[in-house]
Amino acid sequence: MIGSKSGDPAIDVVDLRKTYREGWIRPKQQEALKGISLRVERGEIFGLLGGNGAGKTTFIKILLGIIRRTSGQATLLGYPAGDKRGRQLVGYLPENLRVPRHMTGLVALEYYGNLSGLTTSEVRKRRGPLLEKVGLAVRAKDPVRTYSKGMLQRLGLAQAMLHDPDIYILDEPTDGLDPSARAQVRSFLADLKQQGKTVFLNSHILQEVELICDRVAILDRGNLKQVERVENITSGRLTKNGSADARVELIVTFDLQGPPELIASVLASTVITSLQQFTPLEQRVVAKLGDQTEVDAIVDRLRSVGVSVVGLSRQRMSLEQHYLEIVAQAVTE
Ligand SMILES: Nc1ncnc2c1ncn2[C@@H]1O[C@H](COP(=O)(O)OP(=O)(O)OP(=O)(O)O)[C@@H](O)[C@H]1O
Repeated sequence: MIGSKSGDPAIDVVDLRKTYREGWIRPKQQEALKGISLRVERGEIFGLLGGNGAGKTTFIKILLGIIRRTSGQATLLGYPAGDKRGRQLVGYLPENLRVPRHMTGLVALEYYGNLSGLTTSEVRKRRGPLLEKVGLAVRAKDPVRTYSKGMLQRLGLAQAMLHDPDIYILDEPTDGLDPSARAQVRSFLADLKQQGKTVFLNSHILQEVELICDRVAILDRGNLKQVERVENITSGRLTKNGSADARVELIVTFDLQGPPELIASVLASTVITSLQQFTPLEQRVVAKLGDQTEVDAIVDRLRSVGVSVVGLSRQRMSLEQHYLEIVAQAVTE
């Protein structure tokens, strides 16, 4: 029988498809997920990235049983997606939490806590420290209608944490938060990871994802384009298509001293995977290279014609740069 065992992955999805149908007479079909397979291990902080309409919210809603999949399999902590037992182990922050506006922050937490199966007295014991943690304690007695967007988001995070779930599913967790609150959220998430919890989040703020997540998946118009460790992306140790014999991409900046025409002629005659820019005034070349042999070849050629290599540095690739490249590739495919 399917059930949650500690060895089960946090999320396991195989060939997941979702087609929305709109209208009765001539139904219009929208394929939101086109066969996604993805596994998230327990204890990971995992980011799902993708542009507007990529299918991120659809994916989350299927996992939580809010909507039905068209085909494929999806389990959450070993339970089929939507199963009540799995759902109780999830802390969910929806994209737009709709809190009844007349409630105060304190009452709203009772309401959400009761929905998660906690008694009112359990909620009352837990909510004080949580409201402190999210920085909402001073406004806890005010009605929610007087809250700013960031305060609502803080309340949303508190309700997701209330029942001490095993997995957190967070749709844009730092949306609407000011820079110090964002830093606080990053530190909560790091604490959760320390406690062995799993965090699965959606975000458009890639600088933040880069700081928070262990691995990311890139979705593009319903297709899964890549699943990779953030560290591999940012250190440039990325292997294309994940295959073992794939070339490693390095982005290298050369600071040179010599006549610009000479430098230009060397660059023109050297095999470079992709020359990103040559700034004659600064005598700086930024190139994307296949491996160290290509770096050595360029240095040798430059040195042989009397150009000095005064600086050589390997650039980190930002997650944002990488994401934009993957999405741009997908458009041309
Ligand atoms: N209820 C619905 N009926 C019909 N189509 C829908 C419905 N919900 C979503 N879609 C479509 O499915 C696709 C995926 O939408 P989804 O909301 O999952 O994207 P998303 O990645 O979360 O986008 P965003 O970043 O803009 O929130 C889009 O083309 C969207 O128009």
